[in-house]
Amino acid sequence: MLPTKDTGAATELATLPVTEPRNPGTELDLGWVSSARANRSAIERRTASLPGRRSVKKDHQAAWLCRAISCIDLTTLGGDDTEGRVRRLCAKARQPVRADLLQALGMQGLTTGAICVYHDMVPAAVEALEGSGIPVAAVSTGFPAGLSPFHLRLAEIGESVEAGAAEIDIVISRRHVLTGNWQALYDEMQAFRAACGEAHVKAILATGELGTLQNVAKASLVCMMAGADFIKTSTGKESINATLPVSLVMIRAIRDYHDRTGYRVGYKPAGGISKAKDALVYLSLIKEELGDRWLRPDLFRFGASSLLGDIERQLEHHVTGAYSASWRHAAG
Ligand SMILES: O=C[C@H](O)COP(=O)(O)O
Repeated sequence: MLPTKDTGAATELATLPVTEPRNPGTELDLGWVSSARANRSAIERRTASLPGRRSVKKDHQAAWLCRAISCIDLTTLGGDDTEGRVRRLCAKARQPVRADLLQALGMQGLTTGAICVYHDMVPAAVEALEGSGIPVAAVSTGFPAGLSPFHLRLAEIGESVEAGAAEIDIVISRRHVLTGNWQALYDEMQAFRAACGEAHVKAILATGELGTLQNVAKASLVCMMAGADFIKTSTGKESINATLPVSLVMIRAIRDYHDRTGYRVGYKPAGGISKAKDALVYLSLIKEELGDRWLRPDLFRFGASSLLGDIERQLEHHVTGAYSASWRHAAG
């Protein structure tokens, strides 16, 4: 559970320097992969208890909601995206909450963790965010299905990096997981990581298409062994996107990887997270399973297109006592 008193952890902003060494990956350890287990009933029991528990209130809740904002990859991934829409979203990333509310909360300078767009929108986003320090993430490698020719998937990464994307969200080939071809998954992920160069790489597992939680655990490990900086649940386009059981499995794989290698890999639940109260549940899960170090934008992100709007409504209510209509928070 999140602390009901704000110990300062929640209000500290995302401006701290990132000192975490990048995960260089390891050899593919098939013994480790085959030993990965996921007990669905135990996992579901654990996660079912989370939303009902007493949540943080008032000032502490506002502080944790601001923390959640600092960890949002504010996303637009529509076929109808335009540069104008991306510029509006970037303005929202720079100032995610009304200035008077931020001032009342003592949170001036708060920004989202990143902006996440398709490749074609990267130049507009980079330009709109210039000087802000907010990174642009590009979805890549034939997102969302990941079924374009392999050389084109690698070229796509290179072009997005060239255009200024500092983070690349790749999609894995689900068939490698479904057929248990861990070597192929490892090789693919390693090639994607190499193509990213200095840009950080998030591996989207598309967990809703992997069949079992055990497959999710194994795919998480293989992607980390191949050098993923983050593992991410979903594209937002699968019929099942981020869930708490899948999150628990991935978070525990991250913990296991850290215990064995000393490297911290980030976690990004994405798709369908649109309510402030759900964001708080995710933050508590991270805190309980991985600890405070992971509650910073260099190790935790929400992939979300509409979560910010609900958080802003809650913060407005906290400061003014009144709720605004949701249409007033259309961007994000
Ligand atoms: O990676 C981010 C997701 O595509 C966003 O999904 P969402 O629109 O359900 O929030």
